[in-house]
Amino acid sequence: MSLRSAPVVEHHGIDTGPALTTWATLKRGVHLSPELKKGIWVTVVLAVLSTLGRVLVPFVVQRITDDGILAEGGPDTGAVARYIGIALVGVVVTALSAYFVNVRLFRASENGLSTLRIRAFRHIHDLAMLTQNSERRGSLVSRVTSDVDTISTFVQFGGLMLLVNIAQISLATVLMVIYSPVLGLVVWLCFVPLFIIIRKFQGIVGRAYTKVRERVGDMLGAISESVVGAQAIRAYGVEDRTSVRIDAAIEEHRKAAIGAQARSVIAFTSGQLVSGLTTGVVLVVGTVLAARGSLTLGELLAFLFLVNLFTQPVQQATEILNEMQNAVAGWRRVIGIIDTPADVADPGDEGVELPRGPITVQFDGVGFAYPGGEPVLHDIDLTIAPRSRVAIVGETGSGKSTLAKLLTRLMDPTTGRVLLDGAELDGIRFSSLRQRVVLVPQEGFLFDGTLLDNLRFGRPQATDDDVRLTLTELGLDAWVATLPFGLATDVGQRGESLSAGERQLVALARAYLADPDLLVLDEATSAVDPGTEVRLQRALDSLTRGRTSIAIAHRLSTAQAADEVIVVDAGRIVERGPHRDLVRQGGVYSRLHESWVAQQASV
Ligand SMILES: Nc1ncnc2c1ncn2[C@@H]1O[C@H](COP(=O)(O)OP(=O)(O)OP(=O)(O)O)[C@@H](O)[C@H]1O
Repeated sequence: MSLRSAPVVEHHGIDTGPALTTWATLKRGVHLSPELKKGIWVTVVLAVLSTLGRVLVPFVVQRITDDGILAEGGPDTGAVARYIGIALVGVVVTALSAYFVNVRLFRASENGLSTLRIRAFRHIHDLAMLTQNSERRGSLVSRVTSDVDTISTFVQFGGLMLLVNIAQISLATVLMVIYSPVLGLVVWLCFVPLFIIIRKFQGIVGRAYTKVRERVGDMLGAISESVVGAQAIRAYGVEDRTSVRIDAAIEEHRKAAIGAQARSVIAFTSGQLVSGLTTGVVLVVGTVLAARGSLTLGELLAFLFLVNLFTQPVQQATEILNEMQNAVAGWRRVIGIIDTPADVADPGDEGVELPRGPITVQFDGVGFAYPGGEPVLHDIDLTIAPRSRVAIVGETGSGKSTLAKLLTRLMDPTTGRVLLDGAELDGIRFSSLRQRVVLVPQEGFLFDGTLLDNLRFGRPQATDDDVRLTLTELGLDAWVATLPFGLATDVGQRGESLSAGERQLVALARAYLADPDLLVLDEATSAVDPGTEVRLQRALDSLTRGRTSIAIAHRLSTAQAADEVIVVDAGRIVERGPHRDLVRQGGVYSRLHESWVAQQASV
């Protein structure tokens, strides 16, 4: 088994989103994207200006009717023209303000959400491998992509519109009361039930959208797993089973999305219904008031415009509040990532820098259990002298890879300490640790690019000559010469254009270029052709010379060549010593040795 990260107990790891209230989520969200707040007051002023233009219309209509058309002594065209002029200016100011409001909002939201994406993405990288597994990765991607998108829709249109709408509702209320307190009261009485419904529905809609966001994550998780594992799926002919899983995830998402939409439509439709009814009631009561002479025709007309000015933002607000719940659900998930503590924290500047030179390794009462699982390592006490070549062997599942993960600080031990040159591992600065300790995993990850680019991952500042020298010293120059374009050969995605053995050669050369003082090697189990095997052995020899090296050995030759063999069984060190002594002892190692020999004989 390689240094894998799955399967991890499902409930460990990333938060599904903190249990923050809507308001707290919005506050935290804005705090995480400070660009959303930048210059907001200018935007608010412009937004109010754009609303004022709208409020001007009922006023102008009333004045044109009462002072212009119905003026004492016949229609007053001068007054009409004057008011039309005012309306025109109002319309132009409104349009210009609305334009600037939109541009500013787009800019602020795109800037703010890019910051949020980058922050969340960086944090995903900082999360220990324990928090991730292949399925959860898809869901993580959904958090930095589609969850952030839902926030952007709300931030671009909703957030500010909500403020503007509240301002418009307040302004319309004041004007209505000025024109006719009775009618103003009628309008508010009609709307009270709607406000109660909206408030109640906020929680329901919020929960429904949270479910949608989770389903989107599940769906992307299932899809990404099947894309990454496409080869294995085809090889085992399990396309049907995979499709069933994806179909089920899509179906779950469909149901959740329809459920959420249906609930939000209820709130919106209630708004429309109440608006229509209110206009009707105002018309009836207003006509009675006008007939009694307590309201002019112009005032009634203006009032009807004001009702519209009141109902329209209320309706829009119900829609925006739904959108807000959707955004809050997304925000919670992104905040969930950011708030997930990195299991393995970099001590940063507080940490120590390891001096150069071969490293002494020490395990001091180390125990480890994967989250939610039984302990897999028990009380490991071990000292490895500098410059020694150690091979760790043991049955599959005995805990070898776990030891290597602890040694390279991919995880921290549950109990005990790991020390390098006497310094506790968790007190060593990451930059120093990653420079001094290099892990060569079973399947070295190759990036899409040339062989040269991939080798340079070991030491980014290495020159072409450094890389060539490395290849010569490892005896790999002849192999590179056989490649179609030598060092410029493209390795393909994940190195698919190279064979498994060749990928191992690249991983070794990369480690050599990095020039570590402690090398941790998770030997590949895959068999390679004899030619590559010889190359691998030679390269390994040069790579481990003069440094402390710990290899998780799957090959007899590696164990034979080691200064010392450490045998792990069920999470404990049961034997240690040179290969020859252990074979003679007749314990766990000698049985393992017998099976290796038998295996070799059968090949
Ligand atoms: N990410 C993980 N989550 C939960 N349990 C794990 C995880 N990785 C390993 N384990 C468990 O820890 C134990 C030790 O695993 P480890 O990978 O260290 O064994 P190993 O000796 O390296 O095996 P192999 O030779 O097959 O690579 C096993 O029982 C395994 O099931």
